[in-house]
Amino acid sequence: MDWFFWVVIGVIGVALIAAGIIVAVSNRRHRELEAGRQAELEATVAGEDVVVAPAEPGTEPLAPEPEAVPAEPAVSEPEPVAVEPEPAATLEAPEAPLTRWSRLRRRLSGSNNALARALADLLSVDKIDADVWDDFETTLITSDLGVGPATELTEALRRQLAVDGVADPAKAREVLRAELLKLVDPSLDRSLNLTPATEGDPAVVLVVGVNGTGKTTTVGKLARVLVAERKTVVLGAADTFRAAAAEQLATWGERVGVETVRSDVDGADPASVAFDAVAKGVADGTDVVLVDTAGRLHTKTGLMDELGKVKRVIEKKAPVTEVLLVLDATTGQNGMTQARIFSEVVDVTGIVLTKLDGSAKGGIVVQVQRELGVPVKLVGLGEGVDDLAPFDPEGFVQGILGE
Ligand SMILES: Nc1nc2c(ncn2[C@@H]2O[C@H](COP(=O)(O)OP(=O)(O)OP(=O)(O)O)[C@@H](O)[C@H]2O)c(=O)[nH]1
Repeated sequence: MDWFFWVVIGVIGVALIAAGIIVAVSNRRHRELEAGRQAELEATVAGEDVVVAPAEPGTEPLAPEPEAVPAEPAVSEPEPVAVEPEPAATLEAPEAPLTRWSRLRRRLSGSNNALARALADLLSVDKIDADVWDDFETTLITSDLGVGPATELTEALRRQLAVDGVADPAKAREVLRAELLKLVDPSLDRSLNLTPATEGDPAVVLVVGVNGTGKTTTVGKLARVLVAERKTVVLGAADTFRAAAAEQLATWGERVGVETVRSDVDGADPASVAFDAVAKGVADGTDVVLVDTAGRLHTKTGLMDELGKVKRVIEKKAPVTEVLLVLDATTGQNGMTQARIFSEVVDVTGIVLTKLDGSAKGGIVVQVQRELGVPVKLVGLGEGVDDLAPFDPEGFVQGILGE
């Protein structure tokens, strides 16, 4: 039995050795895994986790470790779409007219303006002789002031400086400012006529001008001015020539909560749309109806027929109280030609000068008023929704002199 005892002891010994080896290997593997986890944790705390850090657009994460992706934030945060308010449901509150001009005045071309440059050139020479005065006058003419006003202004300045014997730049600037102001004429009534002939009727403003001058934009901006003054407004999209114009106008209206009367038919009769708009204004007891027109300059008779008919048909419902001619200040003498034609076709009562922000030729204000005998009432000084302001002569003169 001795041999049996030793076999049993041997088997138990081998089993114990094998178990010891297994435990040792398993402990080692466990320590390695622990060390790996610790390193990963430290890297994450130090902000080195490449999966968590925002990836450069268009580049793949360097080590996309699936288990290191943090918990889905989307689960606890609301969907962006769900919390966004409906834009169409929010009406805009337009800027009050009084604050517009002070904000927009600096957009006048200032020191780039031909008038400011002419004065600077004049004052930079040691001796002002006849040639210098000629140059001065020429620069004024190129600023779209018109020949008559340019000559008057040169003569006035020449006389004044001679009388005072002045070469003082500040004094010369003072004289130029005063003379320019006289030409711009602060005594003109620049308010819009929004008083209806019959009480209870709406005031009707007809907006005319060549395509692209900024008519539709002006009607939209003007609606905002009136809404800011707490007036009720209806828009008439009588520019039926360009299909997108009615859409553009309706968008302006929607933003300030104003209705637009338009036709669904392309090329519909503009007079009929204008009539419907004014009829709606009368029925609703609206304060002001603004009518946008097409004003194609195909032929003078064609234009006369079209605008004449629009006005006649409107007046079956309520008299037109204001006819605003929109002119693009950057078109210079072309704009003057358009102005002459329109004033022969329709009885213009006020001028809207658009794009003055992009023109170094503010002199057109003087020329157009003088030729048409009609005041500039509003100016456009940018493409922004509130970039239309009542015209202020003093501010305008200071602005174009770069003050
Ligand atoms: N910089 C500047 N751009 C303006 C101003 N007024 C209008 N515009 C721009 O001039 C362009 C033409 O404006 P519209 O209002 O479409 O011109 P429109 O006369 O109605 O043209 P039609 O609809 O084709 O008859 C648009 O891009 C306007 O944003 C302004 O005062 N300054």
